[in-house]
Amino acid sequence: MKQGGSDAAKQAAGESAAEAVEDGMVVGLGTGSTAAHAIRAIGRAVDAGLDIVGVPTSFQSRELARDCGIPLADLDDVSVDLAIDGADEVAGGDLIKGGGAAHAREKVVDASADRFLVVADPTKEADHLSVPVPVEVLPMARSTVAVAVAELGGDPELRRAERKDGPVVTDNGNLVLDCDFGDIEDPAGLASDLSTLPGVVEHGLFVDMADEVHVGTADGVTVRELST
Ligand SMILES: O=C[C@H](O)[C@H](O)[C@H](O)COP(=O)(O)O
Repeated sequence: MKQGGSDAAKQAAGESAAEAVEDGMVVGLGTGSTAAHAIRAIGRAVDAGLDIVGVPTSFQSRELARDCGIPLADLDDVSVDLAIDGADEVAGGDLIKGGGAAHAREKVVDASADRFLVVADPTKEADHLSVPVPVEVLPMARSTVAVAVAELGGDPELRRAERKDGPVVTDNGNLVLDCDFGDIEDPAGLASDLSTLPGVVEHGLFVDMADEVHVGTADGVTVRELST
């Protein structure tokens, strides 16, 4: 995964997207270090009187939002006006997400939003998607999915935990295969192929879902509007 961006660039992007949040909105709260800056900025606005409700996309974003005093709800009770989320790679309007293994819940929340803003630093931008695609799988299906991914031309690797022996276990109790497909020429086709594999809970290809990409640098932010 690309983790090279500066924190100042991530902060600029997160705070830029947070400016789109308006009184009365239901806001999807993304996961990761860039989305965290947006959550903190929204928290400061809530402190100052902004009346919004957040829908978290992970344990991490829920915990941070609670720390920031943002009232929370789930999708049984509200519908999302605006979602703000990070990405591991951005090529045109397509993304790879799931560096933090949160992509299944993120996709549900981001896809349900009226508007979806992506926040990123310049290291995430690319001409073609090419970082490994995180694929969340039912634990009992990890071997069958790995074989099927190889048949699709991918090289799957079980994601290992860093401060625990064994695999990363997602917020949903599943495992993650990071699947290297090299340069992805047809993201929509690959997304569709991965979605049909039995045992795949969700993959990290977000094709044509974003409405805007906010790319921060230490000197400012570029906002790219996408036609979806
Ligand atoms: O699972 C994690 C998410 O998809 C993150 O939004 C993505 O990994 C980007 O995270 P960061 O902003 O920390 O690079």
